[in-house]
Amino acid sequence: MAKPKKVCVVGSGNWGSAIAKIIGNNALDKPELFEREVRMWVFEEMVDGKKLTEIINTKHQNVKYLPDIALPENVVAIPDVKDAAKDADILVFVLPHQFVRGVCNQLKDKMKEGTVAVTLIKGFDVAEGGGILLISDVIRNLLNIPCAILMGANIANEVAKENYCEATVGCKDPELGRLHKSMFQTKYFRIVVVDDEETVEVCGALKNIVAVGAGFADGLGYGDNTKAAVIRLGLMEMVKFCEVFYPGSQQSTFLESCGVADLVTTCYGGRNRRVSEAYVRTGKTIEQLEAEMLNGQKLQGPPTADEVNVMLKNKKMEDRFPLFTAIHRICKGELPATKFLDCLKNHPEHMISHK
Ligand SMILES: NC(=O)c1ccc[n+]([C@@H]2O[C@H](COP(=O)([O-])OP(=O)(O)OC[C@H]3O[C@@H](n4cnc5c(N)ncnc54)[C@H](O)[C@@H]3O)[C@@H](O)[C@H]2O)c1
Ligand SMILES: O=P(O)(O)OC[C@H](O)CO
Repeated sequence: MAKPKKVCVVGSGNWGSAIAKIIGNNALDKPELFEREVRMWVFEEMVDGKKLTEIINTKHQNVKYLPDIALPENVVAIPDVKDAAKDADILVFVLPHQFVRGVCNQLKDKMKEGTVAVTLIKGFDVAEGGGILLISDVIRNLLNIPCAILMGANIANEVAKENYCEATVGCKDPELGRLHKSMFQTKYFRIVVVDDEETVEVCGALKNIVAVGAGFADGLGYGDNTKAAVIRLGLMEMVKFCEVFYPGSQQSTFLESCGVADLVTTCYGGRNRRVSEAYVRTGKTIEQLEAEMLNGQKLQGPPTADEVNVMLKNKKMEDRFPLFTAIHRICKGELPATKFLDCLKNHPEHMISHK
């Protein structure tokens, strides 16, 4: 029988802490599969004069990023990522996408034979030459280990309260897919494993751009019908993006939690939506609002819109993705938010007479 796996959660923000709670409890419930101690790498900072790692290890709560939620005592916060990941069998990457390359560089050549990863990170990396890379590819390339993906309609605070929801694991290897399912699944967090890894990940990244558009529609004072149009046109562009850049992508994946469900929850309940609404209403910059409204949490939508736009511009394909392009230009202040509706009205989807 295989030895129980040592798990390290790389990240401890809002979602990182919520997923550490799930994995910690599963490690307690399944000692035959997982080692009791689950390490969680914490980007160290001072909170009320104390180190966040010390607060987490004594209070068993991440008071800054997931307050009022008890973490199991076997989740141990560690400030050095190399110490946290040492000897790990499974690395669960869950940090804002802008930091993943720096963190992986610290772990390069340090992983033992047989280590595997799962990424919960929504976003892209910019490739040399102006394309985009999947975050799972950054992890695979830098650490030379396999990497599966978990995405879904998972607002962290709701998952942490144990409200029922679903998630999708993208994993081509069936045996690893089963292992990941047993690490993540609980009575209230239900997992479906599919082999369409790329679509699962691309959906998770792109829905954050659409959520920014939903926030603009709210900020402009339009109602739910307009938001539904943003969601529909956003979904059409997500599907087209996969067809063009990730051929082989399966339509059925869009019907999993990582697709339509995540799009809906983010466009109603997410941080990207909330800050983007405030951007239209206040005229402050996104960076200013992120700092004022999120207490250290990070937005993924505006930087993802930027990363996607670099590629679309390079390939002269901005006009094929007008919603993504307009959202990016509004974030950058290149287009007034009031022009957002023109983008919806003139969307190429409406120019086709019959399908
Ligand atoms: N929060 C959610 O509801 C949710 C749900 C599903 C997926 N996600 C995705 O999970 C990923 C992580 O999100 P989150 O909510 O856990 O993070 P978060 O938005 O709470 O981000 C804050 C985290 O970033 C860390 N950080 C700050 N500066 C850093 C640096 N220079 N280097 C490394 N880390 C630094 C902070 O210490 C903190 O742990 C994102 O890609 C997000 O899209 C989030
Ligand atoms: O709060 P957001 O906008 O980063 O979205 C959170 C999650 O991705 C929802 O699944």
